[in-house]
Amino acid sequence: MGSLSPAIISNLILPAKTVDRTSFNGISASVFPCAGDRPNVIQLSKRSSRRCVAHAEKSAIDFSDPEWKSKFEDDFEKRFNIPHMRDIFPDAVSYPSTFCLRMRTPVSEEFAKGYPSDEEWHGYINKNDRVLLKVIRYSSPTSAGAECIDPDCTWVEQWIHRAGPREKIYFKPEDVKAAIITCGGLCPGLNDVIRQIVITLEIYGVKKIVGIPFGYRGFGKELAEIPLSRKVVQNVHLSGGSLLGVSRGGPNVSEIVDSMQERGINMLFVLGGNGTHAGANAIHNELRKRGSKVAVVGVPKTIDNDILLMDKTFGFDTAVEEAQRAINSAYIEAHSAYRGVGVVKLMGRSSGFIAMQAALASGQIDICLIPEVPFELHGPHGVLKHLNYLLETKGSAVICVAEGAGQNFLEKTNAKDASGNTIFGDIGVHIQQEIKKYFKELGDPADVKYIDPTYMIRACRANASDGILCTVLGQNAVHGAFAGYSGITVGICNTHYVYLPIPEVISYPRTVDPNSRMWHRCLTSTGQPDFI
Ligand SMILES: Nc1ncnc2c1ncn2[C@@H]1O[C@H](COP(=O)(O)OP(=O)(O)O)[C@@H](O)[C@H]1O
Ligand SMILES: O=P(O)(O)OC[C@H]1O[C@](O)(COP(=O)(O)O)[C@@H](O)[C@@H]1O
Ligand SMILES: [Mg+2]
Repeated sequence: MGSLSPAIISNLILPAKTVDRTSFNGISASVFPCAGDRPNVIQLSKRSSRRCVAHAEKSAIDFSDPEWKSKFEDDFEKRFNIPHMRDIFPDAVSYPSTFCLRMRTPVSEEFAKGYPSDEEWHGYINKNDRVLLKVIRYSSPTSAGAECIDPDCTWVEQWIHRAGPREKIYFKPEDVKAAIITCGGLCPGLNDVIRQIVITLEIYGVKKIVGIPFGYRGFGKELAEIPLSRKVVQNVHLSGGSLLGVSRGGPNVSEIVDSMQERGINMLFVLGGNGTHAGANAIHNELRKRGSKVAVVGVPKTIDNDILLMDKTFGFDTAVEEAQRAINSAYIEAHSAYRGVGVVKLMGRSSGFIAMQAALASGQIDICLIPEVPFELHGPHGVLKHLNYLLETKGSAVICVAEGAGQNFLEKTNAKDASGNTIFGDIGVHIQQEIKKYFKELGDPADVKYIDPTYMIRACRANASDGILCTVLGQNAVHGAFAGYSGITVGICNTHYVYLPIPEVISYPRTVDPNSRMWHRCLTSTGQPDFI
């Protein structure tokens, strides 16, 4: 069997042989994209019985082959192999790790007497250690949220690489010039990750550490590097933002790599989301093409939580926590007004994770609207009709809407930001206006208050759980680079820390699966019906 495409493996799903674009189990399908970590899927919509099933590339896996499962597992192993320096430099020399927690004296002193090491210390990860990607064994493809490979939902093992320090390293610390860069929008925890990368590099013995200012733009000629050390970063995590600054857009990959080579950078730590990681992978490939022994390691930063395969990305927990303040204010405003309606818009360009989790956490949301679940505002099943019911029965209501939801109601401008992301219209303002209009026309106006806390949330410092996540991710990024890996990113998967090849986590944005238990829990909590 040839190599399976990323679209099929790891995520997909259900009876390829029995599913077509128009029906599944007799339920007619309306074709719009849906579902968690699943591309090419069909959403089967039936009031109160919403299902998502896959429209996989049906011909790619031959389930009549008795060997399909082992072939699948082998193929998965290959896809999730993490690129190593030895792949292109078979003669690359390794050294005993300078990272050893039994050393009492700082290892950043000169290495004239050789590298300190302690063979008795069992703190290293073996390169063959693996973490299981999927941990639920579904007994039926109809189980809620089931992610199946074949029609019988057979148990298939999908193993990924465990992160952490290796016994052998592929860089001499005194030869390393490490650079850190933060790209895209702000996200709580950036400073925590920067800080931990610097601290861990110093523990290995690296002395040349710099920050590249304002994202990839900093590789342009006019911006100077920022020297970093433990002293510089010691307290940076006490405030939000990024010590280095962020930006969108910037030079092309070839110019970035030219600049890295001019500066002598041989380790690059890239903090950013999908776009940033696409850039990091392109930089990694370009460096390989040029035969450069450089490690490029990503740390996923996305407040929207839209990176594939990970339990969560840093900053997300903090965002959900901070969103509570906005929701609570909206609730109090709505509750204290005569026929009061609170509307809160939360981040999430293509993924409703923040809105969903914030709704769940607050217990104050009556209607949660996310990009993954289509809705109507008007009509017999529309949001406004339900809102009317809520005002009649409860006297007030609170709506939480993700920024990417309901874009079909807004005029498209085709405007893009410097990174090429579509600039969205403001769905919060639109909903506010439509509610006002609707109730005015009904002859019983509603008192609508709209809150958009986006930039207040993004600028926060990380909370405790994100602080821990950032710390571990930062450490693992450094361990990965020293171990000789490149073109990888770090993450948390089923509570364990892992390394993943970049292309696997950015092939499309991770979204909320409308058939997942979590979305069902959210619906249970809000009590909202389908709005179609
Ligand atoms: N496909 C791509 N290839 C190379 N660089 C990219 C790509 N997409 C975005 N970038 C660059 O990555 C940086 C961050 O991208 P952006 O989409 O703004 O944020 P995020 O990384 O959070 O998705 C920008 O400097 C942008 O120019
Ligand atoms: O106003 P900006 O800086 O362009 O950012 C807006 C975007 O930033 C985000 O918070 C996420 O940005 P990133 O993709 O860079 O992480 C989105 O939710 C939002 O659309
Ligand atoms: Mg992006």
